This record gives sequence, C-alpha cells and structure tokens, in this order.
Amino acid sequence: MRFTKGHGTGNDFVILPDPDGELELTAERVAALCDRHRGIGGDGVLRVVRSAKHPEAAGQAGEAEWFMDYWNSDGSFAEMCGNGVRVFVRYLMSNDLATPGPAGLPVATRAGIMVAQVNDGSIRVRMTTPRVYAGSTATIGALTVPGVAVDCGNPHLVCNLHDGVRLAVLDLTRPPGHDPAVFPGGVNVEFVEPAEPVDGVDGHVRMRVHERGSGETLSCGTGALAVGAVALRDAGLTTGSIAVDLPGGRLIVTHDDDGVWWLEGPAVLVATGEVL
Ligand SMILES: N[C@@H](CCC[C@H](N)C(=O)O)C(=O)O
Repeated sequence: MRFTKGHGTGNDFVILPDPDGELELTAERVAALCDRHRGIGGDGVLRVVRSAKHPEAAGQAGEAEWFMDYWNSDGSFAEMCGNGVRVFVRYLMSNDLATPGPAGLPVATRAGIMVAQVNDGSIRVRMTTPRVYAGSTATIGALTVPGVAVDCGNPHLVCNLHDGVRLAVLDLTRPPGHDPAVFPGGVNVEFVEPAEPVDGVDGHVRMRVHERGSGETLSCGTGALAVGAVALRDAGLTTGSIAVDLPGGRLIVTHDDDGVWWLEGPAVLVATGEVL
C-alpha cells in the first residue's frame, strides 16, 4: 500500500491513495498507521477516493470528483478537517489528479463540498459557515472554563481563558471534560488567549486544541475557524480577518463581504513510501 505523509501547520496526516475505493480500511488499521512509534505516525488518515466510488460521497460526485475520507488517529471518523482538506488538495495537484478551475477545486467531505483556491505555498478553503449555538464549559482538573459550542461541520467548544490563566500551563495530555448533553458525539476543545495586534488583520489570538479522536495536536483548521468566528463576534465585527496562532503555525480566518468563510494556511507533502 502506497502512502504519502503531509501536514498543515504541523497537523499531520497519512495520505492513502485509493481512487476506486478498494482499500479495506478499519479503525485498527488507521490507529496502527498513525502510531508514532510502531507506525508512520499522524494525527489522522486522509483516504483519497473518487466520490463516485464511496457510498458516503456518491451523491456529491456531480460536484466534486474526489472525496476526503478523513479518519482520526484513534480510528474514528470525523465530518471535516480544515488542515486535512488543504493537504488533500496539495496531494491531488502534486499527483496530477486534479486541477483547480476558475472558482477553485471542489472536494467532497462528510460536511459537504469545500472549495480550495491555491496560491503557491498557501491554500485557502471556502468553509461551511460556523454556527455558534450554545454556552457550555470545559474542565481541566479543578479548572472550569466557560465556552461556546460552535458547529463547523464538526463539533467545537471554544473557551476564552480568563483570570490570568495562560495557555502554556494547561495540561492537555488528557481530554478536557465536556457536557455530553451538548456534545453527544464528543467535541474538539479550543483554549484561547488574546495576542498582540498584527498588521493586515482585524484581530490576533493564540490557541491550543485537544482534538476528539487525536489528542492535543499542533493545529486544527476547523478549530481555528471556530475560534476566528468567536473572536470576530467578540470584537463586534460581522466581517474581517483573524490571525490564529497555534503551536504549529498561523492560520487566517476570514469572513468576507459576500458572507463566505475562508480558512487559509500552508499545506506540505513531506514523504512518500510503501506500507509493508
Ligand atoms: N485537525 C482537524 C480536525 C480533525 C477532526 C476532529 N478531530 C474531529 O473529530 O472532529 C482540522 O484541521 O480541522
């Protein structure tokens, strides 16, 4: 089985080409591939399959030739991955499997069609509209942090830190506690602190994330989208751009004048090989 390894701001993936949907992928296989000691290592797997050849995506085949079949490193599925979709597009283009049209390159996901626009090193993706829908809390040990639930196609809990608590001290080696009544399918939890102003954007924040199914990662694109949406709202802005700094690098979230939400950042392929 051929594979490619890639990452977006340090959120890393094992990419498996499977154009005709013939691979027998199981949760155990995915977890073994993502194992950082005994496997290739990754926060998740991106299976590259033709939409027409995958039962979950056949209905999108008229709009997008390729389906990003995303799996978390524990073998669970997720609806969407904001870093993964950029890496997926980089893979398609590097392997001459797709070329963006004038409007961009559509990719089918479990959260719907995302359209990517490629600009040399960085790729920006038209995302689903983030929906802030409830208040909730996250707990880390004795610390309870209020936050808001945000649906980005997948579930997020965005928690702004208060009372002098800094990002650097948070122990994210274990999943933060969350309310299962608000998040019956689990949740990705983002912790956020303000950052100094930077040129060219309307706001700047720093975040760390504990991802459902993958643990703490260096970056989460949909998490950045959720955080950017909350930061714009908190700044009283309906449109604008937020720079979101994560341990693995910077992502830019934009809500433009046409009401479109964009996520922009790098996407890098680092190696190819053969799984034995
Ligand atoms: N790292 C991703 C999100 C991957 C899915 C997430 N762990 C979930 O289960 O929803 C991103 O860049 O968005």
